[in-house]
Amino acid sequence: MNKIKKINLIIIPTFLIFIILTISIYFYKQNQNKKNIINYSKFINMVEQNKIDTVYLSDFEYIKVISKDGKIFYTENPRINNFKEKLLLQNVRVKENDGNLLNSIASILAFGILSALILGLASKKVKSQSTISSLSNIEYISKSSNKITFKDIAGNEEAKESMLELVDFIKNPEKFSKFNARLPRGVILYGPPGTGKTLLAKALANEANVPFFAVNGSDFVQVYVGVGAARIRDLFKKAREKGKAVIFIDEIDAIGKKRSLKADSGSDERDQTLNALLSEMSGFKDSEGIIVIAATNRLDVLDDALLRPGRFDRHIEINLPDIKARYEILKLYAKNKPISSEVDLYKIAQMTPYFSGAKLENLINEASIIAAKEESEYINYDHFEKAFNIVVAGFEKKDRSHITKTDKKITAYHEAGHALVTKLIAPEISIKKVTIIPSTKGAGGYTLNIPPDKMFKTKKDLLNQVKIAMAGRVAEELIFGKENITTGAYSDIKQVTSILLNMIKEYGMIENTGFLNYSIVEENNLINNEKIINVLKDITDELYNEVYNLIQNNINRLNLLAEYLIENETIYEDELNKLIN
Ligand SMILES: Nc1ncnc2c1ncn2[C@@H]1O[C@H](COP(=O)(O)OP(=O)(O)OP(=O)(O)O)[C@@H](O)[C@H]1O
Ligand SMILES: [Zn+2]
Repeated sequence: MNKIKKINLIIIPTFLIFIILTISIYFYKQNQNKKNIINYSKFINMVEQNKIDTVYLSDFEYIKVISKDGKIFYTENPRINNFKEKLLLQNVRVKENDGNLLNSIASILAFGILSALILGLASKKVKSQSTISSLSNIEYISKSSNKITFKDIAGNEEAKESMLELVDFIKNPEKFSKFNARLPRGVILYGPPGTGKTLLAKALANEANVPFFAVNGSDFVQVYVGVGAARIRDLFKKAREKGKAVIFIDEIDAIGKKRSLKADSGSDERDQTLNALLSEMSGFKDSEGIIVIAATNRLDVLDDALLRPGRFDRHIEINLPDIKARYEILKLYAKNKPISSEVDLYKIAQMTPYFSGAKLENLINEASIIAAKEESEYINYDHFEKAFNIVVAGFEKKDRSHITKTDKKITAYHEAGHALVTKLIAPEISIKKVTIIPSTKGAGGYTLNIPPDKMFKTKKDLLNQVKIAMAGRVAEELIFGKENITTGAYSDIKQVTSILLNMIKEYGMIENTGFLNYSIVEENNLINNEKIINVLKDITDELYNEVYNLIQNNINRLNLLAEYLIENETIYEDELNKLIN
Protein backbone atom coordinates (compact mmCIF):
# COMPACT_ATOMS: atom_id res chain seq x y z
CA MET A 1 0.00 0.00 0.00
CA ASN A 2 2.78 2.43 0.94
CA LYS A 3 4.54 1.90 -2.34
CA ILE A 4 1.40 2.66 -4.28
CA LYS A 5 1.04 5.93 -2.40
CA LYS A 6 4.62 6.90 -3.14
CA ILE A 7 4.13 6.26 -6.81
CA ASN A 8 1.06 8.46 -6.83
CA LEU A 9 3.05 11.25 -5.18
CA ILE A 10 5.36 11.34 -8.19
CA ILE A 11 2.96 10.71 -10.99
CA ILE A 12 0.09 13.00 -10.12
CA PRO A 13 2.05 16.32 -9.86
CA THR A 14 4.04 15.54 -13.02
CA PHE A 15 0.87 14.83 -14.85
CA LEU A 16 -0.74 18.03 -13.59
CA ILE A 17 2.23 20.15 -14.69
CA PHE A 18 2.10 18.56 -18.09
CA ILE A 19 -1.59 19.30 -18.53
CA ILE A 20 -1.24 22.91 -17.35
CA LEU A 21 1.67 23.47 -19.74
CA THR A 22 -0.18 22.02 -22.69
CA ILE A 23 -3.24 24.09 -22.00
CA SER A 24 -1.24 27.32 -21.62
CA ILE A 25 0.65 26.72 -24.85
CA TYR A 26 -2.60 26.03 -26.59
CA PHE A 27 -4.26 29.20 -25.36
CA TYR A 28 -1.15 31.27 -26.03
CA LYS A 29 -1.23 30.09 -29.61
CA GLN A 30 -4.94 30.61 -29.96
CA ASN A 31 -4.56 34.23 -28.84
CA GLN A 32 -1.49 34.81 -30.90
CA ASN A 33 -3.16 33.35 -33.94
CA LYS A 34 -6.17 35.48 -33.54
CA LYS A 35 -4.07 38.69 -33.61
CA ASN A 36 -3.52 39.24 -37.37
CA ILE A 37 -5.36 36.74 -39.39
CA ILE A 38 -5.96 37.28 -43.05
CA ASN A 39 -7.95 34.85 -45.09
CA TYR A 40 -6.25 32.43 -47.41
CA SER A 41 -7.46 33.89 -50.73
CA LYS A 42 -6.18 37.32 -49.69
CA PHE A 43 -2.85 35.71 -48.79
CA ILE A 44 -2.70 34.01 -52.24
CA ASN A 45 -3.40 37.36 -53.86
CA MET A 46 -0.53 38.87 -51.89
CA VAL A 47 1.75 35.98 -52.98
CA GLU A 48 0.81 36.57 -56.60
CA GLN A 49 1.36 40.31 -56.17
CA ASN A 50 4.86 39.52 -54.82
CA LYS A 51 4.04 41.15 -51.48
CA ILE A 52 5.19 38.19 -49.33
CA ASP A 53 8.70 37.83 -48.03
CA THR A 54 8.69 34.72 -45.88
CA VAL A 55 6.26 31.92 -45.03
CA TYR A 56 6.86 29.72 -42.00
CA LEU A 57 5.44 26.27 -42.67
CA SER A 58 4.13 24.36 -39.70
CA ASP A 59 1.62 21.80 -38.65
CA PHE A 60 -0.50 24.30 -36.81
CA GLU A 61 -3.87 25.52 -37.90
CA TYR A 62 -2.41 28.90 -38.92
CA ILE A 63 0.90 29.61 -40.57
CA LYS A 64 3.05 32.63 -39.92
CA VAL A 65 3.72 35.01 -42.77
CA ILE A 66 6.01 38.07 -43.07
CA SER A 67 5.17 40.56 -45.75
CA LYS A 68 7.76 42.51 -47.73
CA ASP A 69 6.90 45.58 -45.66
CA GLY A 70 7.83 43.69 -42.49
CA LYS A 71 4.34 43.01 -41.13
CA ILE A 72 3.69 39.72 -39.37
CA PHE A 73 0.38 38.03 -39.83
CA TYR A 74 -1.17 34.62 -39.98
CA THR A 75 -3.26 32.78 -42.47
CA GLU A 76 -4.96 29.42 -42.59
CA ASN A 77 -2.70 26.44 -43.19
CA PRO A 78 -3.88 24.96 -46.51
CA ARG A 79 -2.13 21.65 -45.85
CA ILE A 80 -1.70 20.90 -49.54
CA ASN A 81 1.06 18.77 -50.93
CA ASN A 82 2.93 21.15 -53.22
CA PHE A 83 2.33 24.27 -51.15
CA LYS A 84 6.05 24.80 -50.59
CA GLU A 85 6.87 24.48 -54.30
CA LYS A 86 4.14 26.94 -55.26
CA LEU A 87 5.55 29.50 -52.84
CA LEU A 88 9.11 28.94 -54.01
CA LEU A 89 8.05 29.42 -57.62
CA GLN A 90 6.59 32.75 -56.59
CA ASN A 91 9.97 33.72 -55.06
CA VAL A 92 8.68 33.50 -51.51
CA ARG A 93 11.15 32.47 -48.87
CA VAL A 94 9.92 29.33 -47.14
CA LYS A 95 11.02 28.30 -43.70
CA GLU A 96 9.93 25.05 -42.25
CA ASN A 97 8.90 25.13 -38.63
CA ASP A 98 7.05 28.28 -37.90
CA GLY A 99 10.08 29.95 -36.39
CA ASN A 100 8.34 30.62 -33.16
CA LEU A 101 10.88 30.13 -30.43
CA LEU A 102 8.29 29.57 -27.82
CA ASN A 103 6.73 26.90 -29.95
CA SER A 104 10.00 25.05 -30.36
CA ILE A 105 10.76 25.25 -26.68
CA ALA A 106 7.24 24.18 -25.90
CA SER A 107 7.47 21.25 -28.29
CA ILE A 108 10.77 20.14 -26.88
CA LEU A 109 9.50 20.60 -23.38
CA ALA A 110 6.27 18.81 -24.09
CA PHE A 111 8.08 16.02 -25.83
CA GLY A 112 10.57 15.73 -22.98
CA ILE A 113 7.96 15.70 -20.29
CA LEU A 114 5.81 13.29 -22.20
CA SER A 115 8.59 10.80 -22.79
CA ALA A 116 9.80 11.11 -19.21
CA LEU A 117 6.29 10.55 -18.03
CA ILE A 118 5.72 7.57 -20.27
CA LEU A 119 9.02 6.05 -19.31
CA GLY A 120 8.43 6.75 -15.66
CA LEU A 121 4.93 5.43 -15.75
CA ALA A 122 5.98 2.32 -17.58
CA SER A 123 8.75 1.47 -15.15
CA LYS A 124 6.62 2.39 -12.16
CA LYS A 125 3.84 0.29 -13.54
CA VAL A 126 6.04 -2.76 -13.88
CA LYS A 127 7.40 -2.20 -10.41
CA SER A 128 4.07 -1.58 -8.80
CA GLN A 129 2.53 -4.51 -10.58
CA SER A 130 5.07 -6.90 -9.22
CA THR A 131 4.87 -5.42 -5.75
CA ILE A 132 1.13 -5.48 -5.79
CA SER A 133 0.83 -9.00 -7.06
CA SER A 134 3.46 -10.46 -4.81
CA LEU A 135 1.94 -8.62 -1.88
CA SER A 136 -1.58 -9.70 -2.56
CA ASN A 137 -0.62 -13.29 -3.25
CA ILE A 138 0.84 -13.76 0.17
CA GLU A 139 -1.84 -14.44 2.69
CA TYR A 140 -0.58 -13.09 5.97
CA ILE A 141 -2.13 -13.79 9.33
CA SER A 142 -0.54 -12.08 12.29
CA LYS A 143 0.01 -13.85 15.59
CA SER A 144 -2.90 -12.12 17.25
CA SER A 145 -5.47 -12.59 14.51
CA ASN A 146 -4.96 -16.32 14.02
CA LYS A 147 -7.73 -18.08 15.85
CA ILE A 148 -7.46 -21.61 14.39
CA THR A 149 -6.51 -24.24 16.93
CA PHE A 150 -6.08 -27.99 16.69
CA LYS A 151 -9.49 -28.25 18.32
CA ASP A 152 -11.01 -26.81 15.15
CA ILE A 153 -9.77 -29.77 13.19
CA ALA A 154 -11.63 -32.99 13.64
CA GLY A 155 -10.17 -36.41 12.92
CA ASN A 156 -6.64 -36.66 11.52
CA GLU A 157 -5.36 -37.59 14.95
CA GLU A 158 -1.98 -38.88 13.76
CA ALA A 159 -1.37 -35.74 11.74
CA LYS A 160 -2.26 -33.50 14.65
CA GLU A 161 0.16 -35.38 16.86
CA SER A 162 3.00 -34.82 14.41
CA MET A 163 2.11 -31.16 14.15
CA LEU A 164 2.10 -30.77 17.94
CA GLU A 165 5.70 -31.91 17.96
CA LEU A 166 6.54 -29.11 15.54
CA VAL A 167 5.05 -26.55 17.93
CA ASP A 168 7.85 -27.37 20.33
CA PHE A 169 10.46 -27.06 17.59
CA ILE A 170 9.30 -23.57 16.75
CA LYS A 171 8.84 -22.42 20.32
CA ASN A 172 12.03 -23.80 21.78
CA PRO A 173 14.58 -24.39 19.06
CA GLU A 174 17.39 -23.87 21.62
CA LYS A 175 16.23 -26.94 23.46
CA PHE A 176 17.07 -29.04 20.41
CA SER A 177 20.09 -27.17 19.12
CA LYS A 178 21.81 -27.87 22.44
CA PHE A 179 21.87 -31.50 21.34
CA ASN A 180 22.86 -30.53 17.84
CA ALA A 181 19.66 -32.11 16.60
CA ARG A 182 18.69 -31.20 13.07
CA LEU A 183 15.27 -29.66 13.22
CA PRO A 184 12.70 -30.25 10.55
CA ARG A 185 12.57 -27.30 8.17
CA GLY A 186 9.99 -28.54 5.78
CA VAL A 187 6.95 -30.73 6.21
CA ILE A 188 4.79 -32.01 3.42
CA LEU A 189 1.15 -32.66 4.08
CA TYR A 190 -0.25 -34.87 1.38
CA GLY A 191 -3.70 -36.19 0.71
CA PRO A 192 -6.95 -35.47 -1.11
CA PRO A 193 -8.24 -31.90 -1.40
CA GLY A 194 -10.36 -30.37 1.32
CA THR A 195 -9.08 -32.58 4.11
CA GLY A 196 -7.76 -29.80 6.32
CA LYS A 197 -4.14 -29.39 5.26
CA THR A 198 -4.36 -25.61 5.28
CA LEU A 199 -6.19 -25.70 8.58
CA LEU A 200 -3.42 -27.79 10.13
CA ALA A 201 -0.76 -25.32 9.02
CA LYS A 202 -2.75 -22.40 10.39
CA ALA A 203 -3.31 -24.19 13.66
CA LEU A 204 0.41 -24.89 13.92
CA ALA A 205 1.20 -21.19 13.52
CA ASN A 206 -1.38 -20.25 16.09
CA GLU A 207 -0.38 -22.84 18.68
CA ALA A 208 3.28 -21.91 18.26
CA ASN A 209 2.24 -18.25 18.49
CA VAL A 210 4.02 -17.16 15.31
CA PRO A 211 2.75 -15.37 12.19
CA PHE A 212 1.47 -17.35 9.24
CA PHE A 213 2.43 -16.71 5.62
CA ALA A 214 0.65 -18.60 2.88
CA VAL A 215 1.18 -18.73 -0.86
CA ASN A 216 -0.02 -20.96 -3.63
CA GLY A 217 2.53 -22.82 -5.73
CA SER A 218 0.70 -21.96 -8.92
CA ASP A 219 1.25 -18.24 -8.24
CA PHE A 220 4.94 -18.78 -8.84
CA VAL A 221 4.50 -20.18 -12.27
CA GLN A 222 5.00 -17.05 -14.34
CA VAL A 223 5.66 -16.31 -17.94
CA TYR A 224 8.67 -14.19 -17.06
CA VAL A 225 11.74 -16.07 -16.00
CA GLY A 226 12.97 -15.03 -12.62
CA VAL A 227 9.73 -13.62 -11.24
CA GLY A 228 8.90 -16.83 -9.39
CA ALA A 229 12.33 -17.00 -7.83
CA ALA A 230 12.15 -13.34 -6.81
CA ARG A 231 8.80 -13.96 -5.18
CA ILE A 232 10.18 -16.86 -3.20
CA ARG A 233 12.98 -14.66 -1.89
CA ASP A 234 10.47 -11.95 -1.13
CA LEU A 235 8.32 -14.39 0.80
CA PHE A 236 11.18 -15.63 2.94
CA LYS A 237 12.44 -12.11 3.51
CA LYS A 238 9.05 -11.07 4.81
CA ALA A 239 8.87 -14.10 7.06
CA ARG A 240 12.36 -13.49 8.43
CA GLU A 241 11.48 -9.91 9.24
CA LYS A 242 8.92 -11.29 11.66
CA GLY A 243 11.40 -13.62 13.32
CA LYS A 244 9.77 -17.00 13.77
CA ALA A 245 7.07 -17.97 11.34
CA VAL A 246 5.14 -20.71 9.60
CA ILE A 247 5.30 -20.50 5.82
CA PHE A 248 2.64 -22.47 4.00
CA ILE A 249 2.97 -23.35 0.31
CA ASP A 250 -0.20 -24.88 -1.07
CA GLU A 251 -0.03 -26.92 -4.29
CA ILE A 252 3.73 -27.30 -4.04
CA ASP A 253 3.61 -29.60 -7.07
CA ALA A 254 3.22 -26.54 -9.29
CA ILE A 255 6.86 -25.69 -8.60
CA GLY A 256 8.16 -28.97 -7.26
CA LYS A 257 7.10 -31.52 -9.87
CA LYS A 258 9.67 -34.09 -10.91
CA ARG A 259 11.87 -32.59 -13.58
CA SER A 260 11.09 -34.30 -16.82
CA LEU A 261 13.89 -35.43 -19.08
CA LYS A 262 12.36 -33.60 -21.98
CA ALA A 263 12.66 -29.94 -21.18
CA ASP A 264 9.25 -28.41 -21.57
CA SER A 265 8.76 -24.71 -22.09
CA GLY A 266 7.91 -23.81 -18.52
CA SER A 267 10.58 -25.94 -16.92
CA ASP A 268 13.32 -23.33 -16.86
CA GLU A 269 11.23 -20.98 -14.85
CA ARG A 270 10.02 -23.72 -12.56
CA ASP A 271 13.56 -24.90 -11.93
CA GLN A 272 14.64 -21.40 -10.99
CA THR A 273 11.74 -21.09 -8.60
CA LEU A 274 12.40 -24.50 -7.11
CA ASN A 275 16.09 -23.73 -6.74
CA ALA A 276 15.28 -20.46 -5.01
CA LEU A 277 13.03 -22.31 -2.60
CA LEU A 278 15.64 -24.95 -1.87
CA SER A 279 18.38 -22.42 -1.30
CA GLU A 280 16.17 -20.31 0.97
CA MET A 281 15.36 -23.40 2.97
CA SER A 282 18.94 -24.47 3.39
CA GLY A 283 19.76 -20.83 4.14
CA PHE A 284 18.01 -20.48 7.44
CA LYS A 285 19.49 -21.65 10.65
CA ASP A 286 17.86 -24.24 12.85
CA SER A 287 17.58 -21.69 15.61
CA GLU A 288 15.50 -19.36 13.50
CA GLY A 289 12.26 -21.13 14.14
CA ILE A 290 10.88 -20.90 10.64
CA ILE A 291 9.02 -23.94 9.38
CA VAL A 292 7.82 -24.42 5.85
CA ILE A 293 4.71 -26.52 5.41
CA ALA A 294 3.85 -27.57 1.90
CA ALA A 295 0.69 -29.25 0.72
CA THR A 296 0.05 -31.48 -2.24
CA ASN A 297 -2.52 -34.01 -3.32
CA ARG A 298 0.19 -36.38 -4.44
CA LEU A 299 3.56 -37.03 -2.92
CA ASP A 300 4.80 -39.25 -5.73
CA VAL A 301 4.91 -36.45 -8.31
CA LEU A 302 7.35 -34.33 -6.33
CA ASP A 303 10.96 -33.89 -7.29
CA ASP A 304 13.38 -35.89 -5.17
CA ALA A 305 15.41 -32.75 -4.57
CA LEU A 306 12.53 -31.44 -2.47
CA LEU A 307 12.30 -34.53 -0.31
CA ARG A 308 15.94 -34.79 0.71
CA PRO A 309 17.03 -34.46 4.34
CA GLY A 310 17.16 -30.85 5.42
CA ARG A 311 14.35 -29.93 3.06
CA PHE A 312 10.88 -31.39 3.15
CA ASP A 313 11.96 -34.50 4.97
CA ARG A 314 8.78 -35.02 7.00
CA HIS A 315 5.78 -36.37 5.17
CA ILE A 316 2.45 -36.49 6.86
CA GLU A 317 -0.47 -38.16 5.16
CA ILE A 318 -3.86 -36.54 5.52
CA ASN A 319 -6.68 -38.89 4.73
CA LEU A 320 -10.33 -38.57 3.95
CA PRO A 321 -12.22 -38.82 7.22
CA ASP A 322 -13.70 -42.15 8.24
CA ILE A 323 -17.14 -42.39 9.76
CA LYS A 324 -16.03 -41.33 13.25
CA ALA A 325 -14.04 -38.39 11.95
CA ARG A 326 -16.94 -37.35 9.75
CA TYR A 327 -19.18 -37.44 12.79
CA GLU A 328 -16.71 -35.21 14.64
CA ILE A 329 -16.51 -32.76 11.74
CA LEU A 330 -20.29 -32.62 11.43
CA LYS A 331 -20.62 -31.97 15.15
CA LEU A 332 -18.03 -29.20 14.87
CA TYR A 333 -19.94 -27.35 12.17
CA ALA A 334 -23.36 -28.04 13.67
CA LYS A 335 -22.34 -26.41 16.91
CA ASN A 336 -23.71 -22.96 16.29
CA LYS A 337 -26.59 -23.98 14.10
CA PRO A 338 -30.21 -24.69 15.04
CA ILE A 339 -30.19 -28.37 14.14
CA SER A 340 -33.46 -30.14 14.87
CA SER A 341 -33.29 -32.74 17.63
CA GLU A 342 -34.63 -35.37 15.21
CA VAL A 343 -31.39 -35.11 13.23
CA ASP A 344 -28.85 -37.75 14.18
CA LEU A 345 -25.50 -36.52 12.91
CA TYR A 346 -24.08 -40.03 13.10
CA LYS A 347 -26.62 -41.07 10.49
CA ILE A 348 -25.47 -38.18 8.30
CA ALA A 349 -21.91 -39.42 8.78
CA GLN A 350 -23.04 -42.85 7.59
CA MET A 351 -24.62 -41.29 4.51
CA THR A 352 -21.43 -39.53 3.51
CA PRO A 353 -18.58 -41.97 2.87
CA TYR A 354 -15.69 -40.42 0.93
CA PHE A 355 -16.78 -36.89 1.82
CA SER A 356 -13.88 -34.61 2.69
CA GLY A 357 -14.06 -32.18 5.58
CA ALA A 358 -14.65 -29.38 3.12
CA LYS A 359 -17.61 -31.22 1.61
CA LEU A 360 -19.12 -31.91 5.01
CA GLU A 361 -18.84 -28.24 5.87
CA ASN A 362 -20.45 -27.49 2.54
CA LEU A 363 -23.28 -29.96 3.26
CA ILE A 364 -24.18 -28.30 6.55
CA ASN A 365 -23.98 -24.90 4.97
CA GLU A 366 -26.31 -25.88 2.12
CA ALA A 367 -28.75 -27.41 4.62
CA SER A 368 -28.74 -24.15 6.59
CA ILE A 369 -29.41 -22.12 3.46
CA ILE A 370 -32.35 -24.34 2.51
CA ALA A 371 -33.78 -24.14 6.01
CA ALA A 372 -33.40 -20.37 6.01
CA LYS A 373 -35.11 -20.05 2.63
CA GLU A 374 -38.04 -22.08 3.93
CA GLU A 375 -38.07 -19.93 7.04
CA SER A 376 -37.98 -23.10 9.06
CA GLU A 377 -37.21 -22.90 12.74
CA TYR A 378 -34.72 -25.77 12.67
CA ILE A 379 -32.54 -27.58 10.19
CA ASN A 380 -34.15 -30.99 9.80
CA TYR A 381 -33.53 -34.23 7.85
CA ASP A 382 -35.42 -32.94 4.88
CA HIS A 383 -33.00 -30.04 4.54
CA PHE A 384 -30.03 -32.35 4.85
CA GLU A 385 -31.40 -34.60 2.16
CA LYS A 386 -31.88 -31.71 -0.28
CA ALA A 387 -28.46 -30.36 0.58
CA PHE A 388 -26.98 -33.81 0.06
CA ASN A 389 -28.36 -33.93 -3.46
CA ILE A 390 -27.03 -30.47 -4.24
CA VAL A 391 -23.58 -31.26 -2.89
CA VAL A 392 -23.36 -34.68 -4.55
CA ALA A 393 -24.64 -33.38 -7.87
CA GLY A 394 -21.96 -30.72 -7.78
CA PHE A 395 -19.22 -33.28 -7.53
CA GLU A 396 -16.99 -34.06 -10.41
CA LYS A 397 -17.09 -37.54 -11.88
CA LYS A 398 -13.68 -38.47 -10.61
CA ASP A 399 -14.90 -37.88 -7.13
CA ARG A 400 -15.55 -40.99 -5.13
CA SER A 401 -18.59 -39.69 -3.31
CA HIS A 402 -20.92 -41.42 -5.69
CA ILE A 403 -19.42 -44.79 -4.87
CA THR A 404 -22.17 -47.33 -4.53
CA LYS A 405 -22.91 -49.55 -1.58
CA THR A 406 -21.72 -52.50 -3.64
CA ASP A 407 -18.32 -50.92 -4.15
CA LYS A 408 -18.08 -50.33 -0.45
CA LYS A 409 -19.00 -53.94 0.25
CA ILE A 410 -16.45 -55.26 -2.23
CA THR A 411 -13.71 -53.13 -0.72
CA ALA A 412 -14.69 -54.23 2.78
CA TYR A 413 -14.45 -57.92 1.90
CA HIS A 414 -11.24 -57.44 -0.01
CA GLU A 415 -9.51 -55.67 2.88
CA ALA A 416 -11.04 -58.05 5.42
CA GLY A 417 -9.48 -60.89 3.41
CA HIS A 418 -6.00 -59.36 3.67
CA ALA A 419 -6.38 -58.71 7.39
CA LEU A 420 -7.85 -62.12 8.22
CA VAL A 421 -5.17 -64.10 6.43
CA THR A 422 -2.45 -61.95 8.00
CA LYS A 423 -3.76 -62.71 11.46
CA LEU A 424 -4.17 -66.42 10.70
CA ILE A 425 -0.81 -67.20 9.09
CA ALA A 426 1.50 -64.47 10.39
CA PRO A 427 0.31 -63.26 13.78
CA GLU A 428 3.73 -61.68 14.35
CA ILE A 429 2.76 -58.97 11.86
CA SER A 430 0.95 -56.19 13.62
CA ILE A 431 -1.91 -54.56 11.74
CA LYS A 432 -2.15 -50.92 12.74
CA LYS A 433 -5.32 -50.30 10.86
CA VAL A 434 -7.55 -51.52 8.10
CA THR A 435 -9.67 -49.01 6.28
CA ILE A 436 -11.96 -48.93 3.29
CA ILE A 437 -11.41 -45.19 2.90
CA PRO A 438 -9.23 -44.77 -0.15
CA SER A 439 -5.85 -43.15 0.24
CA THR A 440 -2.60 -42.83 -1.61
CA LYS A 441 -1.67 -46.24 -0.24
CA GLY A 442 -4.49 -48.04 -1.98
CA ALA A 443 -7.19 -47.17 -4.44
CA GLY A 444 -9.96 -49.04 -2.67
CA GLY A 445 -8.81 -49.18 0.89
CA TYR A 446 -5.75 -50.52 2.57
CA THR A 447 -4.36 -52.61 5.36
CA LEU A 448 -1.47 -51.04 7.16
CA ASN A 449 0.69 -53.78 8.55
CA ILE A 450 4.06 -53.62 10.13
CA PRO A 451 6.21 -56.75 9.86
CA PRO A 452 8.66 -57.45 12.66
CA ASP A 453 12.03 -55.85 12.24
CA LYS A 454 14.60 -58.41 11.17
CA MET A 455 17.54 -58.54 8.87
CA PHE A 456 16.63 -61.53 6.72
CA LYS A 457 13.37 -62.75 5.32
CA THR A 458 12.77 -66.47 5.33
CA LYS A 459 11.16 -68.41 2.55
CA LYS A 460 8.14 -68.75 4.77
CA ASP A 461 7.96 -64.97 5.30
CA LEU A 462 7.97 -64.38 1.57
CA LEU A 463 5.36 -67.04 0.88
CA ASN A 464 3.21 -65.56 3.64
CA GLN A 465 3.52 -62.17 2.02
CA VAL A 466 2.31 -63.70 -1.22
CA LYS A 467 -0.63 -65.37 0.47
CA ILE A 468 -1.61 -62.17 2.26
CA ALA A 469 -1.54 -60.31 -1.04
CA MET A 470 -3.72 -62.99 -2.64
CA ALA A 471 -6.28 -62.90 0.15
CA GLY A 472 -8.08 -59.81 -1.12
CA ARG A 473 -8.97 -61.42 -4.42
CA VAL A 474 -9.75 -64.75 -2.78
CA ALA A 475 -12.26 -63.08 -0.45
CA GLU A 476 -13.89 -61.36 -3.42
CA GLU A 477 -14.21 -64.64 -5.30
CA LEU A 478 -15.60 -66.50 -2.28
CA ILE A 479 -18.27 -63.95 -1.51
CA PHE A 480 -19.25 -62.56 -4.89
CA GLY A 481 -18.44 -65.48 -7.21
CA LYS A 482 -15.81 -66.18 -9.87
CA GLU A 483 -17.56 -63.90 -12.37
CA ASN A 484 -17.54 -60.90 -10.10
CA ILE A 485 -13.91 -60.58 -9.14
CA THR A 486 -12.67 -57.01 -9.61
CA THR A 487 -9.70 -54.95 -10.75
CA GLY A 488 -9.14 -54.06 -7.09
CA ALA A 489 -6.46 -56.76 -6.86
CA TYR A 490 -4.32 -55.02 -9.47
CA SER A 491 -1.43 -54.06 -7.22
CA ASP A 492 -1.70 -57.25 -5.15
CA ILE A 493 -1.08 -59.30 -8.29
CA LYS A 494 1.91 -57.17 -9.15
CA GLN A 495 3.29 -57.74 -5.70
CA VAL A 496 2.73 -61.51 -5.87
CA THR A 497 4.47 -61.75 -9.22
CA SER A 498 7.44 -59.73 -8.16
CA ILE A 499 8.01 -61.60 -4.88
CA LEU A 500 7.77 -65.00 -6.54
CA LEU A 501 9.95 -63.99 -9.44
CA ASN A 502 12.62 -62.75 -7.05
CA MET A 503 12.39 -66.01 -5.14
CA ILE A 504 13.16 -67.84 -8.38
CA LYS A 505 15.60 -65.47 -10.04
CA GLU A 506 17.55 -64.02 -7.15
CA TYR A 507 17.11 -66.13 -4.03
CA GLY A 508 17.18 -69.69 -5.34
CA MET A 509 14.27 -70.61 -3.11
CA ILE A 510 12.08 -72.62 -5.45
CA GLU A 511 12.81 -76.30 -5.93
CA ASN A 512 11.88 -76.60 -9.59
CA THR A 513 14.15 -73.80 -10.67
CA GLY A 514 17.05 -74.59 -8.44
CA PHE A 515 19.93 -72.82 -6.78
CA LEU A 516 20.60 -70.42 -9.64
CA ASN A 517 20.70 -66.73 -10.21
CA TYR A 518 18.54 -66.28 -13.25
CA SER A 519 19.69 -62.74 -13.92
CA ILE A 520 23.11 -64.14 -14.71
CA VAL A 521 21.57 -66.98 -16.69
CA GLU A 522 19.64 -64.38 -18.63
CA GLU A 523 22.76 -62.32 -19.31
CA ASN A 524 24.25 -65.38 -20.95
CA ASN A 525 21.21 -65.93 -23.14
CA LEU A 526 20.53 -69.28 -21.56
CA ILE A 527 17.14 -68.55 -20.12
CA ASN A 528 14.14 -70.73 -20.75
CA ASN A 529 11.30 -68.25 -20.19
CA GLU A 530 8.52 -70.75 -20.62
CA LYS A 531 9.79 -72.94 -17.87
CA ILE A 532 9.94 -70.07 -15.41
CA ILE A 533 6.45 -68.93 -16.29
CA ASN A 534 5.11 -72.45 -15.83
CA VAL A 535 6.78 -72.76 -12.44
CA LEU A 536 5.35 -69.39 -11.46
CA LYS A 537 1.85 -70.44 -12.50
CA ASP A 538 2.08 -73.70 -10.60
CA ILE A 539 3.18 -71.97 -7.44
CA THR A 540 0.52 -69.28 -7.62
CA ASP A 541 -2.21 -71.86 -8.27
CA GLU A 542 -1.12 -73.88 -5.30
CA LEU A 543 -0.87 -70.89 -2.98
CA TYR A 544 -4.16 -69.46 -4.20
CA ASN A 545 -5.94 -72.72 -3.37
CA GLU A 546 -4.35 -72.77 0.05
CA VAL A 547 -5.59 -69.26 0.78
CA TYR A 548 -9.00 -70.13 -0.63
CA ASN A 549 -9.39 -73.06 1.74
CA LEU A 550 -8.09 -71.04 4.66
CA ILE A 551 -10.62 -68.26 4.19
CA GLN A 552 -13.42 -70.71 3.48
CA ASN A 553 -12.73 -72.37 6.81
CA ASN A 554 -12.88 -68.98 8.50
CA ILE A 555 -15.77 -67.51 6.58
CA ASN A 556 -17.57 -66.36 9.75
CA ARG A 557 -14.58 -64.34 10.80
CA LEU A 558 -14.38 -62.81 7.33
CA ASN A 559 -18.05 -61.82 7.49
CA LEU A 560 -17.61 -60.30 10.92
CA LEU A 561 -14.65 -58.24 9.82
CA ALA A 562 -16.26 -57.08 6.60
CA GLU A 563 -19.47 -56.09 8.33
CA TYR A 564 -17.54 -54.13 10.90
CA LEU A 565 -15.71 -52.33 8.10
CA ILE A 566 -18.89 -51.50 6.23
CA GLU A 567 -20.30 -50.06 9.42
CA ASN A 568 -17.22 -48.24 10.72
CA GLU A 569 -14.95 -47.96 7.69
CA THR A 570 -11.81 -48.24 9.80
CA ILE A 571 -10.75 -50.89 12.23
CA TYR A 572 -7.75 -50.56 14.57
CA GLU A 573 -5.52 -53.26 15.97
CA ASP A 574 -7.32 -53.94 19.27
CA GLU A 575 -10.76 -54.31 17.76
CA LEU A 576 -9.34 -56.43 14.99
CA ASN A 577 -7.74 -58.86 17.41
CA LYS A 578 -10.93 -59.06 19.41
CA LEU A 579 -13.05 -59.76 16.34
CA ILE A 580 -10.77 -62.50 15.07
CA ASN A 581 -10.45 -64.35 18.35
N1 LIG B 1 -10.63 -32.29 9.51
C1 LIG B 1 -11.36 -31.17 9.37
N2 LIG B 1 -11.93 -30.62 10.44
C2 LIG B 1 -12.66 -29.49 10.32
N3 LIG B 1 -12.87 -28.85 9.16
C3 LIG B 1 -12.33 -29.35 8.06
C4 LIG B 1 -11.54 -30.53 8.12
N4 LIG B 1 -11.12 -30.80 6.89
C5 LIG B 1 -11.60 -29.84 6.10
N5 LIG B 1 -12.35 -28.96 6.79
C6 LIG B 1 -13.09 -27.82 6.23
O1 LIG B 1 -12.74 -27.73 4.87
C7 LIG B 1 -12.17 -26.47 4.55
C8 LIG B 1 -11.03 -26.66 3.58
O2 LIG B 1 -9.98 -27.28 4.23
P1 LIG B 1 -8.49 -26.96 3.87
O3 LIG B 1 -8.41 -25.75 3.04
O4 LIG B 1 -7.68 -27.00 5.09
O5 LIG B 1 -8.21 -28.21 2.97
P2 LIG B 1 -6.91 -28.58 2.18
O6 LIG B 1 -6.61 -30.00 2.52
O7 LIG B 1 -5.87 -27.56 2.42
O8 LIG B 1 -7.47 -28.53 0.73
P3 LIG B 1 -6.73 -28.22 -0.62
O9 LIG B 1 -5.87 -29.42 -0.88
O10 LIG B 1 -7.90 -28.12 -1.54
O11 LIG B 1 -5.99 -26.95 -0.41
C9 LIG B 1 -11.74 -25.90 5.87
O12 LIG B 1 -11.79 -24.51 5.88
C10 LIG B 1 -12.75 -26.49 6.81
O13 LIG B 1 -13.92 -25.72 6.79
ZN1 LIG C 1 -5.64 -55.77 -1.98
